[in-house]
Amino acid sequence: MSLASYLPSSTPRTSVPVVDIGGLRSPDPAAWGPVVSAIRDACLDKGFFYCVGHGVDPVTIERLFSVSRAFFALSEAEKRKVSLMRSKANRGYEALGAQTLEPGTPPDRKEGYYIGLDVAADSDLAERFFNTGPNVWPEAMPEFRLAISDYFDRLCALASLILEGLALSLDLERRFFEAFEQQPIATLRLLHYPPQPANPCPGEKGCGAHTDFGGITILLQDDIGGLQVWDRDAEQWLDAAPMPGAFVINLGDMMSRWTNDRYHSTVHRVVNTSGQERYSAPFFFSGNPEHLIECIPSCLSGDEGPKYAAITVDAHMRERYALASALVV
Ligand SMILES: O=C(O)CCC(=O)C(=O)O
Ligand SMILES: [Fe+2]
Repeated sequence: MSLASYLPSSTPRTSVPVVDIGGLRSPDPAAWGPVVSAIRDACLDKGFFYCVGHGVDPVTIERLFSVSRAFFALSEAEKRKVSLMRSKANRGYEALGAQTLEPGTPPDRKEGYYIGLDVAADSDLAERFFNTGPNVWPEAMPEFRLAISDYFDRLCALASLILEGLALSLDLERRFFEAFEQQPIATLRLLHYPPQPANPCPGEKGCGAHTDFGGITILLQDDIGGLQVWDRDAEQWLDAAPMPGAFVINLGDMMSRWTNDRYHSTVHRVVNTSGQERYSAPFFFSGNPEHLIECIPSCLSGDEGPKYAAITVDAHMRERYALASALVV
């Protein structure tokens, strides 16, 4: 069946839907159906959904927040010892205001820490591919490395399960994304948003409006709030309020490219006006750098042609990063 025959709901959603993905773990394919159609509905609409039934236990999540808070509480001098600027693979600490995700606005009011798949610096892969190389770790915090590595592995497994749901939602074989998942470019980014000052610069945000570049994003947010998703039908921002125990899943540009824009990579941003510190951790899964992103035939109807040329993951990621940095003013 062509995906074109699945129409987006005629009543656009005014909130981010909740999808319980637990059924995908059942050996009985009958249990997959409701999950798959809920994923499809969400992806045809904004490409955003809350994910519950994900199987990542609360202790693992709390440990992640705990080491993240402890890291950002270190002195600026200590944090700069693991600066991103020293890494060829985009790993380590990014200082407050170092990124501007929305062109023409003041720098984002957040600081971050980037972790990826650990690849030896002298390996051929690190030489050839984007964002590929060794992680860096704060020396004074051995528990940081343990907690983060454990969380990273669990999220790779969760990404794989969600990709299976996505494949089924596109009328593809469940393991369609298997080759894409191998040796992935995957980035876990710890984020800390200090409260916005009483008189912020005009347009200042925690994180400027943007779409994500990669395949899928699995976002963990604390209970402070501030994430907003653009509703292109109503032309207004929707709050994606924190939901205890749920991840927020969203599709990146690679997925809209892969599906000829049937599935959406939607603009979102963070505005932290709570007066409190906010912590979050987006995990960006972008897949194997050599994998080819090529229009999925079931996403074409009639004589429709692909809108985008086939491109490797590596080339797509380089292109999106270059575009984003060229736009930064
Ligand atoms: O912190 C958040 O809730 C979202 C961050 C985000 O959208 C990003 O880093 O791409
Ligand atoms: Fe994002």
